[in-house]
Amino acid sequence: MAEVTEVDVVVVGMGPGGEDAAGRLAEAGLDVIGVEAGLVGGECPYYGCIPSKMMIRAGDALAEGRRVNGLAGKAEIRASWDPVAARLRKATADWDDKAAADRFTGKGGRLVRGFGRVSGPREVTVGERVLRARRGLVLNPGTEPVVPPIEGLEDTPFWTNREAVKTTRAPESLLVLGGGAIGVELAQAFARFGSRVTVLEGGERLVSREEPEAAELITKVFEQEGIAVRTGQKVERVRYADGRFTVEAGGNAFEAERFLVATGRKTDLARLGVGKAGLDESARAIPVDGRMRAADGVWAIGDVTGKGAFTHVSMYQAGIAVRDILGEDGPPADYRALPRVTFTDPEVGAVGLTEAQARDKGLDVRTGYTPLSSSSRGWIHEAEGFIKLVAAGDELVGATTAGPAGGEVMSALAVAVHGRVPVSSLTHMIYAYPTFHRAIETALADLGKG
Ligand SMILES: Cc1cc2nc3c(=O)[nH]c(=O)nc-3n(C[C@H](O)[C@H](O)[C@H](O)COP(=O)(O)OP(=O)(O)OC[C@H]3O[C@@H](n4cnc5c(N)ncnc54)[C@H](O)[C@@H]3O)c2cc1C
Ligand SMILES: NC(=O)c1ccc[n+]([C@@H]2O[C@H](COP(=O)([O-])OP(=O)(O)OC[C@H]3O[C@@H](n4cnc5c(N)ncnc54)[C@H](O)[C@@H]3O)[C@@H](O)[C@H]2O)c1
Repeated sequence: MAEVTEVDVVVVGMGPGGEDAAGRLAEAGLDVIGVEAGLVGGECPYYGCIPSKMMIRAGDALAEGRRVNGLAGKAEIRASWDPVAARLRKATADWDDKAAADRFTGKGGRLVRGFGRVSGPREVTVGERVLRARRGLVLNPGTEPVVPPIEGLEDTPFWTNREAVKTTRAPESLLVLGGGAIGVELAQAFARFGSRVTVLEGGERLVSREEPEAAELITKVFEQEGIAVRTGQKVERVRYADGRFTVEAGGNAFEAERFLVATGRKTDLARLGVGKAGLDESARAIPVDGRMRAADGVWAIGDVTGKGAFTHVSMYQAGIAVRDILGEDGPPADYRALPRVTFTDPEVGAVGLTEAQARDKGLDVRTGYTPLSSSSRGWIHEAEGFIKLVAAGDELVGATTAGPAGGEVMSALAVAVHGRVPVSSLTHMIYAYPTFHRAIETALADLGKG
């Protein structure tokens, strides 16, 4: 006989959003079970944001050190991956989630380890255990790396982000398949530690979700740093022999010690069993309304909702779902000012719509653009980058800020998009001199010409 446990809420998947929602609901006095098949905290702290940004921080320190030459004297930099690997091991507690699990149970929640399958409208089964939720289920299963069906690939020891962040040394050479956020961030981080890196992108450009100017900039900087970028690549075959990968694409053969596959993410809704809750198991995402409701007594949050695979989206949605479950008021989800940052150097911050997305929506679009080099701070820093604004009427609907601390510069424009600050008002603001964000004023002047 299966063991049946009744609670208020069952949270399936304890990624950033799930962990946050489960903890907050437990703190509010609800009887909550969190179900986790892997590590409490999900991809972000163990295999995603945090480890990758620690690698990038270390690589950036090397690059900044090398900039001493020509700016401030002579620096000889000897890169070593050892401190990076040690810091990563420490940050992840050697990929152990005890602290996160204790944090959750300390809030009054109960943790059930194992893979949860939805087995009824408000029911989840984990192994032999049936969990019934009076108020409902919160689904936060996240995503897994996509592994494209390329001949030979499955039989090789290729990396996804999960193996890449666990490496104890930077490989001598690295092929990166996919020039999206993961591909470009990790490509540059490893290259700065001396790996000879080639990025193979299937599409026409890198970071295709962002403005084409961002792709041009990253490609140019990568080539300056010795990272080869090959776009329009269709990989036909992968082989691994004598410690080396050979990747065949369009008549060329690329060779390297390591092969990182970073070609997007997927979620398996059939395995999760969402059909039992009345949801489409063949879909790529779980559609949700503004309160994160997917069906009666079912909320979904995080990557699985398809609203942006970012930790801040997962956490934002968790807050909304928690409010709805607790019967509290609050505004519905609004992704108009969705911010994102690609942590390359130069860093690419972006908010809202790209120019192409705004045009696709039929908006009457104007754009403003300025290279960072024409600003005083950009010139002082010899910085690569730009600011691009996308406006419709007297409202900014999107912006991209590429350059040193591009993600931080973006925050000013995120406030403008979120708060619908009129362009005419932004134009008459005082921008501190000489800052990177002062280039916003120049981009606004360019917008005014359009
Ligand atoms: C290399 C990399 C770098 C990234 N960098 C950034 C960044 O800088 N900034 C940013 O905002 N985002 C970044 N992301 C994205 C970010 O990691 C995700 O958006 C974030 O983790 C939110 O995902 P989630 O809440 O949907 O769940 P996830 O983090 O994917 O967690 C889902 C959890 O659910 C568990 N699970 C799944 N199914 C079940 C089941 N049926 N039963 C029990 N448990 C289950 C999984 O084991 C997992 O622990 C990065 C991702 C990667 C891979
Ligand atoms: N800084 C950040 O916030 C950050 C960093 C990393 C990841 N993430 C999140 O994680 C998600 C997943 O990242 P990702 O980089 O894996 O996915 P992605 O969808 O951003 O990029 C995947 C890239 O791989 C290419 N591709 C797909 N199949 C291919 C093939 N067979 N051959 C060659 N190229 C192929 C695509 O054209 C695309 O450019 C991102 O979309 C983002 O939401 C965020």
